[in-house]
Amino acid sequence: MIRLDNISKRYGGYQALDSINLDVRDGEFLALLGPSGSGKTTLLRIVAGLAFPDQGSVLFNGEDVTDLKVAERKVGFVFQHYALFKHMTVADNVGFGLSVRPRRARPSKDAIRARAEELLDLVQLRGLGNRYPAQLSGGQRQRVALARALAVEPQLLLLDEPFGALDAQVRKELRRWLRHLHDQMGLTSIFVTHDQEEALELADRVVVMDHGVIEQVGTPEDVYMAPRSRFVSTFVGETNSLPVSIRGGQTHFFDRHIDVAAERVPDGNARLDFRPHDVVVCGEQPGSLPLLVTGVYRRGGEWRVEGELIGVDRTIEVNLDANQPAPEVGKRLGIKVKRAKIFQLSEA
Ligand SMILES: Nc1ncnc2c1ncn2[C@@H]1O[C@H](COP(=O)(O)OP(=O)(O)OP(=O)(O)O)[C@@H](O)[C@H]1O
Repeated sequence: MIRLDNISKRYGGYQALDSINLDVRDGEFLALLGPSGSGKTTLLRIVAGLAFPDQGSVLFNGEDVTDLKVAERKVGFVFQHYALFKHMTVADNVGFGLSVRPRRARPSKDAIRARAEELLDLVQLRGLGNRYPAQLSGGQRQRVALARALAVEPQLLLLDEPFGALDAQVRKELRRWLRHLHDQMGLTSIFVTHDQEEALELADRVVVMDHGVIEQVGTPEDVYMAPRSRFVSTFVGETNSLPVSIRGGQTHFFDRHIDVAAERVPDGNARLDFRPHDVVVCGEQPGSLPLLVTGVYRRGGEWRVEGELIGVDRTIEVNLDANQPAPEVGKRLGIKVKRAKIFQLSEA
């Protein structure tokens, strides 16, 4: 449905986006995920028609819309700071996009009011049309903003951290509800977030960005389980990262051999990345990492264990089954890495 073809954008000397290529499928819920300043908002604004690329084109259903302005693109958007109009009632806010249409395309006042009521129903705010934004909670306001975005029947819904300012519980509820709404209405949506949990939970596909480039595009499962770069591995999900050297398909951490196969990795320095839950505890046997426990916390059904790798100045965090007794602080454990990614740094 949407094709971004070789999009670049500079601000002064700063390359905010660098040759971005991306296809968004009809009906897809896509997350743009990356740290602050990675270019997510800039890319979303270019899709919306609120900003224009220096190079490259934006296609909607095969049609070049690169130079079309926002009003000509049939997109709805919800931004964290795109506040509601304070002096307008909730219903007038929702109907705003329809009421500013040119006279010929503008529905009657009654029809706009009826549409606003329908949308308020949809976002579960029935009966609140006569209130003013100040009389609503933060979560309710964001739902009004969403209803306002949907009023113009957009082909495409763009959301920039729409729930960023809300507390964790409300945020979680609203995002699930948003996903449901997206499916129910058959929308295509692009969602900007720097919260990886949000991206992994909501999206059909996640676009991981850093420094104006796309690092990886894939399903949540892909980017979590098969990160293509060290950046993705450390940014998406929690990761322990240790400096290792590879010799003849064997992995060495300082002078210790550890039991992680590296058959296809050339000799040289590398990083060994593994998730806190991808370990098992064993005795301090050859091939394991010797760990001195420095902290233990409960996290749902698991113990989060922090520890120092003995003999080297490195700490790691691992998850252990909380059905087992918690390891004591000061105890030594052997840690076997069950699953890891090795990223080559330099050849020997
Ligand atoms: N109008 C502008 N003028 C100058 N620089 C800008 C402008 N808009 C964005 N930038 C710069 O471009 C880079 C990308 O910004 P962008 O807002 O797209 O990042 P982001 O990934 O959305 O970050 P955040 O999560 O903090 O919103 C940043 O370094 C930012 O300072």
